[in-house]
Amino acid sequence: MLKALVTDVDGTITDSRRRINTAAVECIRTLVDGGVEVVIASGNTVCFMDGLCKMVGTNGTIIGENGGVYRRYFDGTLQVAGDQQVCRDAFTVLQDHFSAKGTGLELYSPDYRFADVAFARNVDVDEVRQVVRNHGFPVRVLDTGFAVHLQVLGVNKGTALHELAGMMGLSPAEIMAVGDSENDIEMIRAAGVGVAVANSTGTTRTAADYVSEARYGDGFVEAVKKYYADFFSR
Ligand SMILES: O=C(O)COP(=O)(O)O
Ligand SMILES: [Mg+2]
Repeated sequence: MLKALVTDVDGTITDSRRRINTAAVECIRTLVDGGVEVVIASGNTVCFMDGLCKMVGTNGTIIGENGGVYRRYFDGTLQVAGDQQVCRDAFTVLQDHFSAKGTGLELYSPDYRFADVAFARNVDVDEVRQVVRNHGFPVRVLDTGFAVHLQVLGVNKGTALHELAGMMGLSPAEIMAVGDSENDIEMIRAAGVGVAVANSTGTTRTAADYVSEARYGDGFVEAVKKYYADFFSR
């Protein structure tokens, strides 16, 4: 029996251009109105996610910054995992590396992040990984398809899901997780039912129990409908 749903945002309840899928919003509201807690889990910032939760209609339980922050309810205490300074140090080295080649790196919402560093995908991510590795930073480079993120090793949406499940009084086995990208792999593995939408990258698909036939938000709706009875068989 499933008691909660954790969903990624970009690429999972949106289209490829980040426009929200309205059927996915309706689907989330149906779950919420039926008493299922829906957790929004993203690489995005807390303030972005607060607005999203308000307008979609969830209770504000979130995983943000790829697991770097998490919180139960809107008024819960924000938990910050990881070490943003290490990510910032790695970013400084990357900035020097790419500016020597004439390419600037564009930070995404640096003033609103507590745990990770995010920047635009205008550079080769494999090269980013190599530079980080060569300097020995304990940092993971994540390509979400929408941004590149630097996150300290051992912190991810899966670790945050374990923590939140404890706060919710649930076992991860009672949770369904849906995602599309490499930043979702750990939470898809941690959940009782892990779903990858059809547009997911290869490693994310491999981690999933179910891969939807439809892409993006339509795939999210398809997957929730497939497991609908498991949510409401209480
Ligand atoms: O912030 C990103 O880069 C992508 O966010 P997501 O985790 O909601 O897909
Ligand atoms: Mg995504």
